[in-house]
Amino acid sequence: IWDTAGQERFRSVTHAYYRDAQALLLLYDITNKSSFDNIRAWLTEIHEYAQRDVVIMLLGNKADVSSERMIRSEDGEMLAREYGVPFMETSAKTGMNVELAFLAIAKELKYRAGRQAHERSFQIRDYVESQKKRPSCCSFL
Ligand SMILES: Nc1nc2c(ncn2[C@@H]2O[C@H](COP(=O)(O)OP(=O)(O)OP(=O)(O)O)[C@@H](O)[C@H]2O)c(=O)[nH]1
Repeated sequence: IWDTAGQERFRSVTHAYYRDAQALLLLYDITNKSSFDNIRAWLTEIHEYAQRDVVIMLLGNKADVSSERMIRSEDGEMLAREYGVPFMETSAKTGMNVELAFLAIAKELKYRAGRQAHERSFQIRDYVESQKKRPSCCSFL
């Protein structure tokens, strides 16, 4: 697992990190609009440099900081739908959906590696939708 630098000025270096990656987690910060706006640029770039069949997941992180939220969950969902990628909000602080993000990707890659003709297909987006937790607006963490 590589954690690449998100800033624009490192962009030329990051290609080398994800060029051969099997999966990419794209994170934005729900309290920072520019991080959300940057996701489109990342998706365009990934399209150009990453493996054609790379598994992509969009994550809206810092879901625990509801008081400073700038990006609605629905906006993340809409962007994810537009690009056909699974989406959920996460919190590195509370751990919400963190394990699920990695588990869903692992399941997708495992499914692809061992796919048999008769096997029922695994749909990562359906799996994520059925398993993900949604941040509650008013609970104290
Ligand atoms: N409350 C809260 N803070 C977080 C969360 N995730 C990260 N942070 C904080 O946000 C700040 C930035 O986190 P980083 O992990 O350095 O962010 P990054 O995007 O990897 O930054 P670069 O390495 O510069 O690309 C740190 O102070 C973290 O403690 C989260 O889910 N909730």
